Amino acid sequence: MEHDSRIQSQRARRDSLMQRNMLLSMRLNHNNAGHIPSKAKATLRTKAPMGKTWRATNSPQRLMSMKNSSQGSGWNYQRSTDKNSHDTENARVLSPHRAQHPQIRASPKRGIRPSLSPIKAKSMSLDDFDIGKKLGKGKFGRVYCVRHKKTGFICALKAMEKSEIVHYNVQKQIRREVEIQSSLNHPNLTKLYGFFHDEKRVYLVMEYLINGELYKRLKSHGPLNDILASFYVYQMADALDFMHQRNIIHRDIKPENILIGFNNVIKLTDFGWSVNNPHNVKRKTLCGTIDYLSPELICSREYDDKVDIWALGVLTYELITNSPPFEEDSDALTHKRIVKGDLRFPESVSSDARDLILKLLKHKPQDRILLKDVKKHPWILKNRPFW
Ligand SMILES: Nc1ncnc2c1ncn2[C@@H]1O[C@H](COP(=O)(O)OP(=O)(O)OP(=O)(O)O)[C@@H](O)[C@H]1O
Repeated sequence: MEHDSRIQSQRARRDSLMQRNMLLSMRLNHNNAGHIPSKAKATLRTKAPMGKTWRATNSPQRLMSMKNSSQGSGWNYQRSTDKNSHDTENARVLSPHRAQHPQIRASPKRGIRPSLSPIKAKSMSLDDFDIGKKLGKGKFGRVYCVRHKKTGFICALKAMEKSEIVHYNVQKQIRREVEIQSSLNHPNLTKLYGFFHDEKRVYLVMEYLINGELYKRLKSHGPLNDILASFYVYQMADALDFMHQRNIIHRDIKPENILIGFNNVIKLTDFGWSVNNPHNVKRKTLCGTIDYLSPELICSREYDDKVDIWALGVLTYELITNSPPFEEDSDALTHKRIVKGDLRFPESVSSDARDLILKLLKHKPQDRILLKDVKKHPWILKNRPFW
């Protein structure tokens, strides 16, 4: 219990910047701090939000037009025609069977191409699932392990309260999460099979990852040895390479957003801050998590997909030492160390791991190692036979 609450308070420090800004902007705009969840309040008390305030432009009605977002785009969803389904107004969900039929559905050249052709697209409602144990709680709802009654397929169901989504003005993020996550098919990216909604909630039907969050594993078991860490880094490099080739930047890599499945297969999740950048324009939105921010993000310079490569460097360091490299008591000190490139290694870090981290954490984005070269780095190649 005590262990869990310690993890929770450590996590709060690492909330994504836009989550913090979102909460602050809500407080300023609505003068309504009473509605801020206690965990978020703690974050606001201890941490001054930085950078631009995130402003949501979506109206509450827009949330429900999320269901129309794919219309005319070639997305192969079906509208629910089940008149007996009382709790589902509208459902368009990809069949979980798609998991067994991997298809690459995004164009490397032109970003997301939402010409999805699921093997079996079908309407769904909550009635289609047996609800199992609660897997966790997020900002806007809960995640359950569920079983699709008809097929026996086990998946994770994220149930988000519509009132919370509207209250926090995060329609845009949820919509982006749905669009990007369902368009990507890679063994190290958590699959989103589809979504539906009823009067009160929006439900995301996702691939179930049996061993939960990498962050919790690190906090309960301590740092990873080089064999396991290199396996994880390889998988993340491959997933990011896949996303970047499709012009998608994740922008919030951290152990909290990585889930562990069978045989130490890990999957990146939480695409709420991802962006599809088909014309490779430089981005300016400040987002990410304090410890994982690159110098160009901190200095509010334009940036590109190299911010994910920096974050992979921070992740590699955290996996083998159990702390991010620039962690300090205050955000200002952390920022200072990031910008100065003040990187220190404990004795325990092997020279090969050190070499890779130094190549990932290059100050200038263009000097950072390419993801394809990460996969061939000596640290990876030496450990690979033991995976
Ligand atoms: N696909 C999944 N398979 C297994 N467990 C999951 C899955 N998705 C989420 N979980 C568990 O549920 C918890 C809550 O997930 P959720 O994504 O709602 O919260 P979160 O990570 O705080 O994200 P957000 O910041 O978007 O609310 C996670 O910490 C994880 O343990």
